[in-house]
Amino acid sequence: MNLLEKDLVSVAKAVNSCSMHVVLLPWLAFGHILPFTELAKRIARQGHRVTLLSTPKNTRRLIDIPPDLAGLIRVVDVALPRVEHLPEGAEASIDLPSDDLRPYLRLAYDAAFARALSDILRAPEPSRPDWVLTDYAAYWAPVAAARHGVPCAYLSLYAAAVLGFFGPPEALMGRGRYAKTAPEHLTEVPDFVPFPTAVAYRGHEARQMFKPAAVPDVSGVAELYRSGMSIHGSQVVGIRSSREFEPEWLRLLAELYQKPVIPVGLFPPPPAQDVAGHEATLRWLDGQAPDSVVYAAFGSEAKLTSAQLETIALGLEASGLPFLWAFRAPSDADTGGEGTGGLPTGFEERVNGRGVVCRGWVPQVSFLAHGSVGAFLTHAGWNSVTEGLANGVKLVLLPLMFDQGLNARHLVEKKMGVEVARDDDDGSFAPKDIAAALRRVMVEDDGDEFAVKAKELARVFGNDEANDQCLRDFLRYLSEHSRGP
Ligand SMILES: O=c1ccn([C@@H]2O[C@H](COP(=O)(O)OP(=O)(O)O[C@H]3O[C@H](CO)[C@@H](O)[C@H](O)[C@H]3O)[C@@H](O)[C@H]2O)c(=O)[nH]1
Repeated sequence: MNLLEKDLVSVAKAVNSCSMHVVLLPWLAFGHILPFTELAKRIARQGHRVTLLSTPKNTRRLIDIPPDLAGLIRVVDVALPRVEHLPEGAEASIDLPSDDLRPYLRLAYDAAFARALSDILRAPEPSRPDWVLTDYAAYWAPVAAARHGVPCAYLSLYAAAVLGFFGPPEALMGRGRYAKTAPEHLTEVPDFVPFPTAVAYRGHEARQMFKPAAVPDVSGVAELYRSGMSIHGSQVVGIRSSREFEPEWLRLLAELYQKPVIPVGLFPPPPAQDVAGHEATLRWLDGQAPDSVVYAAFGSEAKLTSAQLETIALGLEASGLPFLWAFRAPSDADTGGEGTGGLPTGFEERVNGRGVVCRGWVPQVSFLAHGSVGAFLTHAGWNSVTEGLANGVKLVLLPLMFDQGLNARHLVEKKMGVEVARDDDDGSFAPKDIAAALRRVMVEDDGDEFAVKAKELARVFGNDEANDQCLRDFLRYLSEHSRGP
């Protein structure tokens, strides 16, 4: 018995024998590891054992298991192999200087994590898992699990509307009449959607998604194909969503997939316990009027250019509103581009007192939960949206990549946010567009329409009991369909 197996056995003995053992397999991106970790804690609080796989560096910087759950959650650190062209020390997409390098990270992930999962699946009773819960990237997980008689569930960190738009799993794998093989397939609502909706990509977003890759996909398996394979091979699909938010899309997904589709709740994380280094910012927020501040942040994956960041800076300035900006350096800063560092000359002096620019990682949820923050200028990454909704702030949407355009259309359709106006051809936006969208929700909010809606949404999406009930329903399904003894 190796060390890992011994550990798993001791964890297993420590807990109730009726509980399940669930293996969680997040992709190597902050926006995936963070929600999977939150889910691990919530599953453990329901009395189940969890094995969460990540890499040593990601565990150190992101995964914080409270002592009361340490006996139920086992974090397994999987070292990535050396892969040519993968920068030294890169263990998540945030570490890659360019998106073109993602295939190298996928290649390393596939090699190391498929082997680690096999080791875990081979563990003797009582450590053998009852379920594998996989993210989109581990397309090999359902087959590996089935080989050991263990069922696999797909956990979608995307909303049901996003998956629904892409159609059945075969379409994600590039097969059948709904396969999206050209930009124009992304700009129209597909005819299998039986209700009116505006959920579709814009032309500039679709063209960006079909931009030829600068390097071939050395991992051999594209991102959409991975999702399709993972969904196809899974017995059940859990969605980070709720029935209140998108019942119509959840129903459609169950039809498209011909398998159970269960919302697992939005599971918004609580504010950080440790805000060391951010005390001054929190004090500044304490001094602002309730609901008056715009919090601006664009997640961990999108790499904005210095020109885009300058436009955002000028937009925040032109809005005349107090703001707090989680600023990440521009993608062209160290590549010999015309980069200015992303901030216009004299910007910080001009907005001094009214605006705060935070560099580096910030405790986003603690900021969103602060009573002074009234709006969130966001790229519409699904974590950020759920955190904003749960904390009752108004959403101003500036989508940049992936699911974000669809999220933005969906939220606007449900009157849960306002999208920044863009040039339809190239997707560019001007400072006045940012300022106008911010002022629309913060200053020109007739009858407090957006404010009232935001608080109402917080009662639904921030309701821990409702979120946990969704998770319990999902876990009950897993428990009733667990592998036999
Ligand atoms: O300084 C920071 C920056 C981010 N975060 C957190 O990091 C997460 C970021 O997630 P998200 O807002 O979803 O953005 P991305 O990291 O860009 O997320 C990726 O993953 C999401 C879930 O699959 C997708 O919806 C996005 O489109 C994709 O870019 C959130 O929990 C934030 O609270 C911090 O705590 N501090």
